[in-house]
Amino acid sequence: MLAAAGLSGRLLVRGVRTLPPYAVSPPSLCGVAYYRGKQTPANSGTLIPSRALSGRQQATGKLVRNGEDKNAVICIEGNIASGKTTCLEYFSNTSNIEVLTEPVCKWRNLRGHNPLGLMYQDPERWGLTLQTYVQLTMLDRHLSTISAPIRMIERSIFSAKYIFVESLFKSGKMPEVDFAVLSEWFDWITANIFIPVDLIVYLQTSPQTCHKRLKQRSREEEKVIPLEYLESIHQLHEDWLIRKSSFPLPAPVLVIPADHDLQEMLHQFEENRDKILAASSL
Ligand SMILES: Nc1ncnc2c1ncn2[C@@H]1O[C@H](COP(=O)(O)OP(=O)(O)O)[C@@H](O)[C@H]1O
Ligand SMILES: O=c1ccn([C@H]2C[C@H](O)[C@@H](COP(=O)(O)O)O2)c(=O)[nH]1
Repeated sequence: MLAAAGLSGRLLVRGVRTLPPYAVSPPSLCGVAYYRGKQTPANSGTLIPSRALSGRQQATGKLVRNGEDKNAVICIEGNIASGKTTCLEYFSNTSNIEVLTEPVCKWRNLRGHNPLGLMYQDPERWGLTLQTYVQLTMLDRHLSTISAPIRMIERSIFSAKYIFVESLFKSGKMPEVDFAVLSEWFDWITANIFIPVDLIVYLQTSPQTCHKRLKQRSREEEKVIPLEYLESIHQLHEDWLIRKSSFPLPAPVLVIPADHDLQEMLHQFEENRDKILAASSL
């Protein structure tokens, strides 16, 4: 199954629909990581069975990337258009940090199909399709080979499940059987593959701020998003990362209020630099 999903050769397991005009986006920035302004290919590494690894999450018996457990992993979480990409861009010039943006361009152009656009047009039909692909591409973000000691990822395989799959299901837009399939996949992945996270940075915004920024960004697929959707995504983030009442946290959470204007946000990122980089010494 994993081979079919595009990870073949990397796991050493010992243990035609008419598309809307915006259907295909340029794949220009897909599959790349940024390391001090340079682009490096983000390849999946080799997975081997773990020995007894210390700290972080329990890894014994899980597949681990060859030589992994050395990188510190920081995930930038937040609502849609909260400023995550802007944050990653800011830190992309820092030596030692390799940033991996969310592979949205892949979600907009999968062999000429646009699973993101399809999902927004008809979530009941295409939610499973999109989220299956999101899960695969986010797993790749966690496992890809990087050269820097710190990996900074936009979102995570965890928020894909705990926020977006959960939202589709809870709102009645995902059939129970689709939710069950995605949940089985997620449970298998997290039970069998070591996915370390050292710090979550939560860019906390009001849904109204995101709505404003979303409209300003004007991504074609997202024009159908109402404020109510951003409110529900906000509540799911708050339950997970602030109230800690919904799903397990893979790492401690650093909250950065992010309703401020751009200049103030850049200042906030700088102010929090040491706390963020401290993840590498955990
Ligand atoms: N602090 C800010 N104030 C105003 N606009 C912002 C701010 N941060 C980001 N933006 C703009 O808002 C939009 C969404 O930001 P982006 O970083 O792409 O968010 P995300 O990656 O979370 O979706 C972009 O058009 C970006 O230029
Ligand atoms: O699991 C996921 C993750 C993201 N999405 C959607 C939400 C947005 O429309 C885009 C990502 O945008 P950001 O601007 O980076 O927040 O993808 C999803 O549906 N499912």
